[in-house]
Amino acid sequence: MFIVGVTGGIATGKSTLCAVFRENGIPVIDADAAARKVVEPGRRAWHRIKKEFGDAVFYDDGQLNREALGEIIFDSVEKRRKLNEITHQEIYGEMLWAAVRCFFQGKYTSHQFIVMDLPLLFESGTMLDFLHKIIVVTCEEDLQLQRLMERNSMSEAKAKKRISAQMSLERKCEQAHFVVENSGTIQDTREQVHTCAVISHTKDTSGLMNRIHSGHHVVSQKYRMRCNIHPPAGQGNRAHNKSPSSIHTYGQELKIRR
Ligand SMILES: CC(C)(COP(=O)(O)OP(=O)(O)OC[C@H]1O[C@@H](n2cnc3c(N)ncnc32)[C@H](O)[C@@H]1O)[C@@H](O)C(=O)NCCC(=O)NCCS
Ligand SMILES: Nc1ncnc2c1ncn2[C@@H]1O[C@H](COP(=O)(O)OP(=O)(O)OP(=O)(O)O)[C@@H](O)[C@H]1O
Repeated sequence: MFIVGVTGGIATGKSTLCAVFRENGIPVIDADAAARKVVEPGRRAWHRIKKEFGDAVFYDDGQLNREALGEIIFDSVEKRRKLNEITHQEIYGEMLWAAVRCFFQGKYTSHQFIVMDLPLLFESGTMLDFLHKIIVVTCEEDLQLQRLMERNSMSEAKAKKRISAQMSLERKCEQAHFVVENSGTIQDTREQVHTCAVISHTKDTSGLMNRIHSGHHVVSQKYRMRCNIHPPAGQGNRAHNKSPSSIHTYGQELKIRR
């Protein structure tokens, strides 16, 4: 079994993409869900948040007031760093246990891999060593802002703050094995997932392994024109140790330095 990481910017479409994997029977382990679990009343992170941020970020029944905590941490790099320090190890621990459970329950057997939805994969770096391949979901920046504002009923100023709390989409794309461009319809996005063979070869294990090892990529033409794709040299982890390869994009070939 191996793990494929899905990352991207806030509201670029990670959950939308992961829903496609789920529909195809591929287990998805979600960092945002794990993050909710580790702050349940009485958990270690819950106690530490109480100590660090006080009662103002909790409701009377002890549940975390996510909105109040969000206001604080997206306004201050230092507070955000503190919250990350409290929660991240717990979140990733929870996710790795979920992967172990998948393994022992044989849930991966027809696909050979599971997916992890990791919004802060590159910012945190913690999970890079566990990933076999990385998919970055991106979209046009104005669409990202608009989708975030609509989904969260959020003002433009707040949405911009959240976006700027993360690494730029461009830098994330530079470090991906696959880039899925989600500026079009959800159907366009689905097609890219199937093209990148992560799903279509799931039943044919050898095919999947070959495709994944040979590094076929999906990058939309629109995206390529906007962004210069040049993954960094090996960074000492499995996900980044890639051999020279090329990308086939809508009939064209794009050479990639690795
Ligand atoms: C601050 C909190 C309470 C706000 O909750 P809220 O319900 O408004 O947002 P939600 O949890 O659904 O997160 C939505 C998105 O915000 C972004 N985000 C969340 N936390 C952070 C962070 N610390 N830094 C940058 N972006 C973040 C991610 O893209 C995430 O997918 C919550 O995001 C949280 O507990 N964050 C710390 C844990 C964390 O880093 N989670 C991200 C996955 S590891
Ligand atoms: N191709 C698309 N067309 C139209 N709307 C979309 C598309 N993809 C995603 N959306 C919408 O944009 C919003 C953000 O998408 P989604 O929740 O999948 O992003 P995310 O990256 O998982 O967000 P987060 O970082 O907050 O977890 C949602 O309301 C979703 O329904």
